[in-house]
Formats: sequence, C-alpha cells, structure tokens
Amino acid sequence: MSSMLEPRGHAHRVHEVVEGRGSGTTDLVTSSWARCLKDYHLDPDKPLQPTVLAERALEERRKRSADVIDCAKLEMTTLYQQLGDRESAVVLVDTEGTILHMVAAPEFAREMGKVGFCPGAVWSESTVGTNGMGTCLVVGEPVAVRQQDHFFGVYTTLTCSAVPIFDPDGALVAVLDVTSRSQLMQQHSLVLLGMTAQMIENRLIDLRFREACPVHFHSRPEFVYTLHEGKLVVADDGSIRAANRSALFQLGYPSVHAIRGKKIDEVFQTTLADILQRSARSSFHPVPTFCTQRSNRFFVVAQEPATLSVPSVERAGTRQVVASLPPVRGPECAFGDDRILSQLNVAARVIARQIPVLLHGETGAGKEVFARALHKGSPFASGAFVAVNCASLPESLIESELFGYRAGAFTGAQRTGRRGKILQADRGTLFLDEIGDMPLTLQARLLRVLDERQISPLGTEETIPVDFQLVSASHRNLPKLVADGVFREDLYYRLSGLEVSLPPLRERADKRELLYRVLQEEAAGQRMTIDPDAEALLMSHPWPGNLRQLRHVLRTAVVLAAGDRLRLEDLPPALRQRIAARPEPMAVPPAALREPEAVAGSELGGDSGDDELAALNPVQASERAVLLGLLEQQRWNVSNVAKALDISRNTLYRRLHRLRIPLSHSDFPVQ
Ligand SMILES: Nc1ncnc2c1ncn2[C@@H]1O[C@H](COP(=O)(O)OP(=O)(O)OP(=O)(O)O)[C@@H](O)[C@H]1O
Repeated sequence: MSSMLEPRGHAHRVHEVVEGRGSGTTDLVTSSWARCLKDYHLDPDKPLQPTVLAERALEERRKRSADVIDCAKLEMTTLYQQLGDRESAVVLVDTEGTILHMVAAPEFAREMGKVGFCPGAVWSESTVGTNGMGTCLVVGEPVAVRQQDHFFGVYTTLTCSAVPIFDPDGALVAVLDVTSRSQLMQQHSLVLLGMTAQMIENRLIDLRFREACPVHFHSRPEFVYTLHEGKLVVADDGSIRAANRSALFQLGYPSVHAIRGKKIDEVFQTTLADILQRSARSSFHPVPTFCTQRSNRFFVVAQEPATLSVPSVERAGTRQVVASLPPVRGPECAFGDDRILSQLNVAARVIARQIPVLLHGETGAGKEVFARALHKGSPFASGAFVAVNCASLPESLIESELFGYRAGAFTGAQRTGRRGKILQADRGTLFLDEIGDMPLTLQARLLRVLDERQISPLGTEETIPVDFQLVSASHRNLPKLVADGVFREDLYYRLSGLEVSLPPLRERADKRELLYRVLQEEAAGQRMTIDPDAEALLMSHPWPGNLRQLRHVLRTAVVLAAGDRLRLEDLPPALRQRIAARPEPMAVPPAALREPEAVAGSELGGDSGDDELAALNPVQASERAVLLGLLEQQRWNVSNVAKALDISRNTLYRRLHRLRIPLSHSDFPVQ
C-alpha cells in the first residue's frame, strides 16, 4: 500500500509537529505522536508491523474476553452493514490491543492481512504507533485517526474511528474500531460506533446480571426500550447492582459506584415489588413514577429476571456446573443455546399477553421453527399455527390469502368464497414470514386488523371479530425499509412488541448438539457417528444458509455414507476445499441483520395460580427439568443449587414455586 505523503516526508512532519514547528493535527494526535517518540522510542522512519499472536495465544485472549465478544459479535455485523463500505473492517480489540473479532469482506480482509491487520494482531500504540485502536485504549475515549494522523507512514491509507467499551463496573474492557480506506466516513462512523458500543455495554449488563430484575426507564415513555433508555438491574432485595450510561446521566450519578448498592426506593419514590406489579398490570407499558431526589417524573417498566440463570460456559469457575447440567431442550427442536433459550423464554411470556413478536435472523436460521415452538408453548396452542410467506405470494394474492373473500367477490374467486389466513388463525397463531415484503397498501389493512381485532373479507361489508397471536419474521432490515419509505413505521412498531434475534448457526453455542440432532433426523433415527475430521469441518464451516443448508448437506451425506459412519469424503467437495485453510475473518452474508435486544417481557402464565403441571409451557418445562437435574445432583441442597446457579436462595425458591417443584421443607416460602 502506498502512503499519500512519501514515508520520509511523513516522518519529517511527525518530528516537526512534536517539536512544535508543524501544525495541522489535533491535540490528541500530537500528544500520541509525542508518546510514540518519547515514551515508546518509536522511529517514524522505521515502521513496525504489529505482532500477530499464534492461534493458541489468541484463543487464550478470546477466552478472557468471552462475554464481551459474545455481546459484541452481532452488533458488529449490524454496524458493518450500516456502514455499507466493503473497504472497511469492524474490529474488537482487548485491553492489550489484540484483535479478537473482525467483520470484513474477505477481499478487504486479505488485503489488510498484508499490513498485519487480522485477528490475533496486537495494535497497541506502543508497538505500531498512533492508530485508532491503540490510541483509544490509551486515552479511554472515542478517537478518530485520519490517514495522515498515523505515526507510521505505511498506515496512512487508512482511517480509523474507535470507541471504548466499559463493563458494568466502569472498567474499560475493549475497544470497537472501524478501519476504512475512505477518509470521509469518520464522523458518520463515530456516531454509529458510539451507539454500537452502548448496545454492547447494555448487553453486557444483561449478561452479567441475569439473575436480577431489569428496570427500564426514561423521562419520555416512547424512549423506554430504546437505546436511549436508562437501565438499572436490581437484586431481589431491591438493591441496585448496575446501571447503564443513560441511567447514570438521567438520575445524575457520576459513576456506577455512586449508585451501586442503593435501594431502588432511594432513587424512585416506589419499591421494586410495586414497579413489578404495576408493569405486569399495564402489559409492560411504562408506568409513571417520581424520582426521590429531584421530583422528576419517569416512566418505568420492571421485569422479572429473564432466564433461569444458567451460567455462561466461559464464566470463570462455572464450567463444571454447566457441564453437569442436563441439556436444555425446546419442545421439538434443539434450543441448547443459552441465548436462544432465554429469548424463547421472554418471547413466551410476551406472546402469552398477545403482544406481537418480531423475529430477525438470517435465512434458514430457524425463525419458523422458533415461531412454532412459541405457538406450542402459548395459551393458544390448541388453535392453528398458520404460516404465510409474504415474499412467495404475488402481491395481488396476498390480500385474498390473508383477508379471505366472499363468493363472487372478484373474477376468478372460488364460488364458495374463502376463509382468509387471519380467520384460520383465530384462537391460534398467525406467522407472517418475510413481512418486509408485504405491499404498502396491505400494510395499512393489517395495521387496522391488529388495532381493531376484526376483519372484513373482500367483497363484504361485514366485520368478523378475530383473536390471534402474531409472530412475524424478516431477514431484511425493517428499520431501513421504514427509512426508505417502503414499510410503514406505525406497523413496524405495532409488530415489534418484542424483537427477537436468532443468531446464525455459526454463532450458536449448541452447534454440535444441532449437528448431531439434524444428522439423527436425516438418518431416520439410525445412530450415526461422524469421523473427527468431518466433524471438525462441519463445525468450522460458516454456514451462510444456516440450519437449512446444514440439513441439506447432511441429507446427501447420509445417503453417500457407507453404513453408520459419516466420513470426510461424504461431504460436498465445496465444503472440503476449506480444509486446512486458516479460518477467514467472517464474511457477512448480504442478508444478515442486526440482532436487536429483546425489548419487552411479561410475567409467565405460571403465576396464575393454576397448579397443574400441564399448565407449564414447554420453556417452563425445560427450566423445570434443568432444576430437577441440578437438585438431584446436589442432593436437594437448596443453598448449593442456588450457589451453582449464581442466584439468591430467594430467587431459587420463587422459581421452584413457579415451576411447581415441591420441597419437603416446611418453610417453603411462597412469593
Ligand atoms: N432448532 C432446530 N433444530 C433442528 N432443525 C432446525 C432448527 N431450527 C431450524 N431447523 C431446520 O432448519 C430449516 C430451516 O428452518 P426455518 O424454516 O425455521 O428457517 P427460517 O429462518 O424461517 O428460514 P427463512 O428465512 O428461509 O424463512 C428447517 O429444515 C428446519 O427443520
């Protein structure tokens, strides 16, 4: 790569600026150049490339930052798509400057690899001089390092924007960076980067405090459940354990340490139990409350902890506990991935209150399977599950398909008329797949049906009341469609009572479990083994077509396999060609989408007072099985089980009660 100034000319300028004889840089860059010369003794005439760690050392560092990577991956993919620049890369670096994860187009990644910009490379300021990632780590605030701002001339074709990511303790844990060839994008990318960092930080709070109640608030109700909301996590006893940036800002606390440990009623003029109760009564619409300090009014929603706190595999000290947990399964499909299970859990509660659920996910990621699982576990499970693919129907047919028509309503109509899909889904679930493809004119009609809960088939004046649960799905970016004016904003908000993102197969924690499960299904129940090299290949493949593609590959492989053993040569040649190649940084399939957080939740129907085990939905049944397994293993010692799950005894007792697990103890507390 060539620099814009001759390398020597650039080096000369660096010296001049640091010695106070040159100008044209920001204070941030001048200070960084001074550090490079005086503290790190770097010579701008002798450019250095970053050290690239060996695979094992990189894995070690990834393990250390596993939860940050977990929270960042999907957001990084979204950011990459929002930037829409194939000559850019989005990277996450740890506190030492090591690139842990990178999202880039393969061609750009290859080219960047030549200057040592690849996973495992260490971009600290002290080794490669001024650069977005390394300099951001030093100053701890957002930085933009334009082309000529780099210390070494070899990097002056690049522009970096970087922002720090802080954990719930306020410690800097990573830096998110966009590096691009374009000089123009930095302002734009800094804004998007800042938002992405905030999303990652919010996710980190959720992940680290899953056993606590999330409390969402804002002074304006429409901002609750958005990136601007304040978020607190509150333990059973009402004490605040963490707060996001917006919460600190809105409540006027300088840092998380200033608010941590305070009781929620020291902050708001109410208790946790009261907010929980009022939130449930309002179907999780924000309820007003006042701040104790300033008599400001806020709108608040509190939720019960979203999941049974199955600890993350990576969390230190919990590995054994996880390994010993019985596998968590959904009703008819493998949902061993902790995140999916948690989403299923939240979505089950939401759908039970007839709040629409919107699923995102790449093609073949299992959106319909997830929707069916939701239906099966819902109060309308005895009704029909009616799926409509809005993309596969011609525009002219969607209307009659959805709304139905009376006999003779139009030329070609069936003589008997037709009951539309919406009516078929009465007391059941309507699944609108590829909702982004619904024509604008029909969007208005659908919105009316959702608002009025009644329908008028084509060619009739009559209105028929209808009661159904709605799940919609799209692999397209609906907010973008809204921005482009092809999707109604009001419908988008109506559909997205809860947004759930299904991770692509390559990112699922239960990938191996799924692999064997699909194999067993395709082998019609016959037990099959997979040779280690074939398994390694299947596990490392990026699967752009997700579970559907995996199923097709295994379907053919099972036919080709000799007996009950699946060998490498049974796999398609295109897959085998990847072998021995070092894994590429992830190339983003064009249709991949951002995975927004689950944004609403409500109490499970289990608290309704119905004591029948049959009343448990499949998600609760899975939770129940996990708990029973763990209780058994810990010889029914409640303290040990609570400790193993990293939740309080009270929380555990409440869960046991809700999941109808009786204890012999007479002091079984009931909440
Ligand atoms: N959890 C799962 N366990 C086993 N198989 C699954 C699971 N999820 C999805 N599949 C399989 O993957 C395939 C695609 O699933 P599904 O139709 O639900 O994906 P989708 O995301 O709705 O796809 P599209 O975006 O194309 O509509 C199906 O063959 C399904 O059986």
